[in-house]
Amino acid sequence: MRRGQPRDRSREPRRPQNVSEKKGSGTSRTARRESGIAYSRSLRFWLDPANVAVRLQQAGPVLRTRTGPAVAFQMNDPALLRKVGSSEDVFQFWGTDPCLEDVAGRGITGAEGRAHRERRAVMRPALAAPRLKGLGTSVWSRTRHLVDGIPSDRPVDVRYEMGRLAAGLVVETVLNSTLSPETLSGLARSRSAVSAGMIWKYTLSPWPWLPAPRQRAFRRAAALLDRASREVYDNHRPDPDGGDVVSLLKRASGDDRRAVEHDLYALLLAGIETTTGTLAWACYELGRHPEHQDALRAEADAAFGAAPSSEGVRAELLPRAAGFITEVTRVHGIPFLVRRTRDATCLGGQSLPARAVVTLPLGALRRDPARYARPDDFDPLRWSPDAQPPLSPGPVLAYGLGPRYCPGAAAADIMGPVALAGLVHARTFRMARPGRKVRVSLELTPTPKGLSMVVAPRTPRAEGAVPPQGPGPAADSGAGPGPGPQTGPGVGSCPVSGSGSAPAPAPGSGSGSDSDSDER
Ligand code: HEM
Repeated sequence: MRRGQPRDRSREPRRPQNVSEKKGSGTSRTARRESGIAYSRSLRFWLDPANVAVRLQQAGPVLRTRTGPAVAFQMNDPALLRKVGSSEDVFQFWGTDPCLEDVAGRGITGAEGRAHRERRAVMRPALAAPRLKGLGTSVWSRTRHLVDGIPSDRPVDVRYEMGRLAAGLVVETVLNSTLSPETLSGLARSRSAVSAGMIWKYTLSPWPWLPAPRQRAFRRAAALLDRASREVYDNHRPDPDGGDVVSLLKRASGDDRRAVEHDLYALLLAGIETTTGTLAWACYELGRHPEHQDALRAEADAAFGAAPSSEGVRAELLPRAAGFITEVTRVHGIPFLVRRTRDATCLGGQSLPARAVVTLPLGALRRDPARYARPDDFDPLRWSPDAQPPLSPGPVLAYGLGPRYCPGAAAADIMGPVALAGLVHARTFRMARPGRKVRVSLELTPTPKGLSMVVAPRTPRAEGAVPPQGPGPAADSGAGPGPGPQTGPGVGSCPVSGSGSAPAPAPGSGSGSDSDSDER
C-alpha cells in the first residue's frame, strides 16, 4: 500500500491474535518477524499467512481488497490460486497489459495464446535440463571472474554487486554473449527503476501515472535494456551445434532481427531481476549465519577442491547450496503474482468485474505454519535430503505455474547454487553494520535496500570446521506437506459479498495459465 492513502479499516477482517499459534506453530507474531528486516506495510501484508487464514475463515476463498482507487481480489485458497495461474484465457498475464507495453510487452512476456506458445516452444530445447549439462562449469568460472571485480577493502552495496553478477551470468552463461562492464553496471544500477516502475504503473492502471523523476528513471532504464538486447544479439557466440537459445531464436525469426531482440529483452528483464534478488538475499543470510556460510564453503571445497578445475562443476554436488537457495526463495522470494480478469467472471462465490486485479499470495503460503515448522526462521536445513519428513520444494512455486512457468527455471536451478558456491569459495561475507535493519523495497522481486557488506577474501578454513557433506537430519526441519488452507475452489453462485478491506494490491510478478510442458 502506498503511504498516505486512506484505508477503510471498518471493513477489514478482524484478525484473531496469533493465528499461527492456533495452527500449531507455537510462535508469537512478534517472534515470527525477521528481526533484521524492515518490511514496508504492504509487504508485511503479503507475507503474513495470518491474513490468508483469517480471510479464509471470515471472507471466504476470494477476498475483495481496496485501497483508494485500487481494487483487487486475493486468492486465499491455494486451489483457486492454481486455477487463476492456469487459466490465461480468463485471467490475463501482467506482461500483456497495455500499461506495461513499453517494457514487458516485448517478446515472450508480451505475447499471448498461440504466438506465446510457439515462441516458448522455440526456446524450450535450449533451456531444458538435458541441454544444460555444461552450464555449471561456465557459471562457476564466470562467477569466479565476476567476483574478482567486487572490492574487498571496503563495504559494498550488495544489491548492486549481485545485480552485476546476475546480469553477467545471464548474458554470458545462458545467452552465450557478452556485454561491456559499463553496460553490466548500468543494468545493475537501473534494475530497480524498471522493477518498481512496473509495480506503480500496474497498480495505478488505467491511469499509469508515475512522478516525473520516477518516469524519467524508468524510461532511461528501459532504453538501456533495449541497447543491451542489441549488444547481446551482436556479441552472440553460437554453440558449435547451434542449439543454444539465441541461435534457436535467430533461426526461427529469419530476417526479423527485432523479434529476436524483443525476446532477449524479456529474458534479460526477467532473468536479471529474479537472479539479483535471489543472490542478494543469499548474501544477507550468509552474513546472518556464519555457520551456514562455513558449511557451504566446506561443501564447495569438497566438491571442487581448493583450486577447482574448470571441469565437472555440477549443481548436484551442492545439495546444501541448493537447499540454501530454496530457503532464500521461500523466505524472500516473489511475494505475490498478479493477473487481471479479461471479462466479468465469478470465482469462489465472488463476482469479479472485467479488468479486476487478481493477486496470488505466494509469500504468505510459503510461511504457512501448517506446512513449515517455525516458518519465519531462515532454516536451509529443512530442505536437507535427510530431513524427516522430507520437504518437497514444489509448493514453494519458486518459478510460478501454468503457461508462464519460468522458462529459465532449469538454468536458475544450476545458476543459484553454483554461483553461491563460487561466492563463498572465494570470499567471506560479513555485515558491514551488524544489527542495522535492512529495508525491503517493493519491486517485482523485493530486494534488500542499502544492504552493506564486507566481502573479504575468504578466511582459511579452521581446523574441525563443519563437515563438507551431508547436513544430516535437520533438527527443525519442516513439518512435512501439511494441508494448508483447505477450502475448495467451488465456483459458487454470484454475487456473494463477504468482502473485507486490505492494503493495496501492488502487483508482484506475472503468473501463468493453462499447462505448459515446462511446468513442474
Ligand atoms: C532465481 C531465479 C528465477 C526465479 C525465482 C524466477 C521466477 C519466475 C517466475 C515466478 C515467473 C512467472 C511469473 C508470473 O507468472 O507472473 C517467471 C517467468 C519468467 N522467467 Fe524466471 N525466474 C528465475 C530465473 C530466470 C532466468 C535465469 C530467466 C532467463 C534467462 C528467466 C526468464 C523468465 C521469463 C522470460 C519469464 C516470463 C515467461 C513467459 O512470459 O512466458 N527467469 N520467472
